[in-house]
Amino acid sequence: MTAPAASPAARALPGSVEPLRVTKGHGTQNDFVLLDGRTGVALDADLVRALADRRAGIGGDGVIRLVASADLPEGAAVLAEDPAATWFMDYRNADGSIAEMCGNGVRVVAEYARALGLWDPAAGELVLGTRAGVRRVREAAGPAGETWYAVDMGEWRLPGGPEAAAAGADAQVDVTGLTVARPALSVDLGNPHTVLALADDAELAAADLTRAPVVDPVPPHGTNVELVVPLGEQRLQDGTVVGRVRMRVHERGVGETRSCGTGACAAALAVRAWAGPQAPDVWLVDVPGGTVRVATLPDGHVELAGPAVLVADLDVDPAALRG
Ligand SMILES: N[C@@H](CCC[C@H](N)C(=O)O)C(=O)O
Repeated sequence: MTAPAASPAARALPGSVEPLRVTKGHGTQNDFVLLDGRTGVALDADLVRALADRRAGIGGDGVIRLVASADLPEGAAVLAEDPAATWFMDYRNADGSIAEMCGNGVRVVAEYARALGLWDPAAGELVLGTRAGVRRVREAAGPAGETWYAVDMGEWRLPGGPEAAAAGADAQVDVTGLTVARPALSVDLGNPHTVLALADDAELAAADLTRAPVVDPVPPHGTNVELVVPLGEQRLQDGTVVGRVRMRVHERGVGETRSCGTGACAAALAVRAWAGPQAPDVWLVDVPGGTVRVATLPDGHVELAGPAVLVADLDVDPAALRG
């Protein structure tokens, strides 16, 4: 990984004093506006909301600044955890709020760091700081041999403890469009998730996620809510038996998105907990924007793998954006 250094100057737009160079990318259609922190760009909630605006801005579920860990107060903790974590994913939700982690975002940042010449997968893992701690990314093959990235998402936790694991639930979630509130399981991936199982695709389609699901008890810092339909087990061509889950998600600070990486991990972990000790260790999670792979690792960590795509580099006129 290349060490942080001064950035190249951005090109000027006609009539604009300081153009802002951004990149648009997505992971299974969970989309982000990416900024190169070497330009010295500062993020505030207004700028995040303006960039994420799908009509007056660039549009995205989140805004991510790739910044030197040494330049952020939160960077000290990740550098103490691993001095190789010289780069940090400064992630913000579309509403301007700060979130601890973004699984799809980590993969898209890996592709961005690679495009900027800051990371060469042949030289080893990308060691990335996040507000949930250090995350390690490696290049991995997708189902058709395409380039995917696999992220060690670290330790996960059921905040409700063994009682919740045994009961399969520690909360109730009321979703508009569904007739009754459902039992749900809280799962912590560095950021909070609440997972509820639905009977079938018809129920999944009936859920109206234009309104935030009502979670009881209300988690202290809010939560992301995953609606899942367990699809059973499947034998892949190589003989591996995997579990399969279909999921929709309502993200804290965003609304319904077409994918959520930490949410896919939470969904797979919840379904695995409900299925019992014979459940597979590898899960394919189908989301509206594609499919990601979730695997529990022997060291108690969970791994998320999936694609990452950069679609455009853009020069934004900050005056027009704020206007
Ligand atoms: N889309 C992300 C999660 C982003 C943060 C989330 N909305 C939160 O507030 O916790 C992912 O891919 O994990």
